[in-house]
Amino acid sequence: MLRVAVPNKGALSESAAAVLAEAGYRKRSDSKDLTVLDNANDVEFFFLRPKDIAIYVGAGTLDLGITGRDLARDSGAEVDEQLSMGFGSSTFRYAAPADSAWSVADLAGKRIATSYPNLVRADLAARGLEAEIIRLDGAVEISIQLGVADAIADVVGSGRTLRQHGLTAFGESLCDSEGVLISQAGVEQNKAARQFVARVQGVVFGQQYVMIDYDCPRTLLAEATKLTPGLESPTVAPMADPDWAAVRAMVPRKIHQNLMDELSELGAKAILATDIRSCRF
Ligand SMILES: Nc1ncnc2c1ncn2[C@@H]1O[C@H](COP(=O)(O)OP(=O)(O)OP(=O)(O)O)[C@@H](O)[C@H]1O
Ligand SMILES: O=P(O)(O)OC[C@H]1O[C@H](OP(=O)(O)OP(=O)(O)O)[C@H](O)[C@@H]1O
Ligand SMILES: [Mg+2]
Repeated sequence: MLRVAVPNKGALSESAAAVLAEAGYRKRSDSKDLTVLDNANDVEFFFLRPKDIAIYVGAGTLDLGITGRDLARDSGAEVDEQLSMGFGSSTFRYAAPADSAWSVADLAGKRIATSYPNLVRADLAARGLEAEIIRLDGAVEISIQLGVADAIADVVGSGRTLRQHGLTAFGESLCDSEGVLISQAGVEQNKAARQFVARVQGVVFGQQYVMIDYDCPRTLLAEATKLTPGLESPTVAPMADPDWAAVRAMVPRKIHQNLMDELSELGAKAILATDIRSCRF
């Protein structure tokens, strides 16, 4: 039976659960459950702290796991990324009080509070800087105001938490992160694991696209299909009226409204967008 780790709480847990449910796997019925046995799919799910997931997967105790790239890197576990999950994207930045106008070199000799000590240690070492790392579990943004640190290194999503605490990020991102599906490094995936990855990928990929259908005068087909080239090539089917064709193509969700405007301007009719719940390629 395939053994898969899923975040039990925090920023990644809801999105991870939603993707797995859409992929047809059994949901947990209680948010306190630590395991779910999905006999129908021959998978056992383990609900673990996102920070610990790469450790289990890196050790080979569990076959696959969903976690954040930043957490996996900080854990030092040896894992491979099988798939980006399409949620939980963040950067990992140094930050200090907005009036300090620091650059990374100013961190030398300072106290830096963080929940990701290994990520920070590695970055400082690569820059040849020495600083004191204050390891905190969370709510790191408040540590400067409480006097235990001079700067922080933390996850930045919208940037709202930094702003709320009068902090400004500086320097490059130490890690551009997102939710990822990981496996033990260098281990070839068996059939069950490959099937799991393909199913999840089908949902994640489906969420990033929509299916566009429209009716198009044949005289405009070349121009219209340039706008909607599809992944391989758009499907063009004859209609009862020989002057018209029906076109179907996948387009990136982010730009589908713009494309629909453009198709409409061009002269296409009955332009429809539909969600793709899952796919395989
Ligand atoms: N505001 C956010 N926007 C985007 N991604 C985020 C955000 N906060 C955390 N993450 C991502 O979620 C993962 C960390 O999850 P989370 O913060 O839930 O873990 P935790 O801090 O260990 O748990 P908790 O916050 O429940 O104590 C990291 O990969 C991080 O990049
Ligand atoms: O840029 P923002 O969108 O404001 O998000 C960033 C904040 O979100 C996370 O905190 P979380 O809610 O996980 O709490 P924690 O600090 O206790 O981990 C992260 O550690 C930052 O504090
Ligand atoms: Mg957190």
